[in-house]
Amino acid sequence: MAHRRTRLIAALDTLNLATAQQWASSLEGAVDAVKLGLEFTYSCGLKAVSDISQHQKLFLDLKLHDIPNTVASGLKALTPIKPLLTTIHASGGTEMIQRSREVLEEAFPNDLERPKLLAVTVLTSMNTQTLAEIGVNATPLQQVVRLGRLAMQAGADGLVCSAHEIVALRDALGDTPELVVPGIRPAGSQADDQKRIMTPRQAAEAGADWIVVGRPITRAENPALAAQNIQDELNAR
Ligand SMILES: O=C(O)c1cc(=O)[nH]c(=O)n1[C@@H]1O[C@H](COP(=O)(O)O)[C@@H](O)[C@H]1O
Repeated sequence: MAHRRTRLIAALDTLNLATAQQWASSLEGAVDAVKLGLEFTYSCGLKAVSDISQHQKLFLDLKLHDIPNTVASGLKALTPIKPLLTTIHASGGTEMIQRSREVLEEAFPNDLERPKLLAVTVLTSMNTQTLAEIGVNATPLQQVVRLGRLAMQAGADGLVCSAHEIVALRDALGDTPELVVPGIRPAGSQADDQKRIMTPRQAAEAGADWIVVGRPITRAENPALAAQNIQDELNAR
């Protein structure tokens, strides 16, 4: 496995504007990007998202999943925020992903400025049982590789997956997909609602481009120190 630098994204999951601003400023320099998702965006609005992105690289994680026209239009509305990374659900299918890519290409003629389109494969809170509940009779590994292949063929730049699937995705799809990996838990921290977890170091060794860490950082007494400890773990390998 080629040695790649694995970068750290802190998920700033809160409904509270002041809390997110405080985390964002205290984490400047300690993380490579911040992620704002459904709870912050619905609660505080896109202007607040945009303000935080003035100071930090932004992963705007809204996991769009709807008919192709609605997802493409929704993404178009988000383009003024110019995130570095943004998410749709791979299970929306080929046309939804193709239309998403097209809309981003139209909005960003300079490809270097175009937000990278990430397709979420199987949520890290799911396992074989919860996939069966929704009628998917496959293991998470099988389903991630299946959706990952579909999404990359349709025009995604990368995939969101758990660390357990990185090696299989690299075998199937090579180095091209940008692999963004949540479900990360430093040794000794609680899993919460995550089911497919690994430590920062294990995810880095498997070949993650980015790891996404929320509560192990934001719940810490000193979030910047928690982030720095994770960076040290990533750099120590
Ligand atoms: O797209 C994501 O970022 C994502 C996908 C996934 O499969 N699992 C997952 O946990 N996430 C996000 O990653 C973050 C993980 O947070 P913690 O479990 O607190 O580390 C949350 O903001 C989730 O929304």
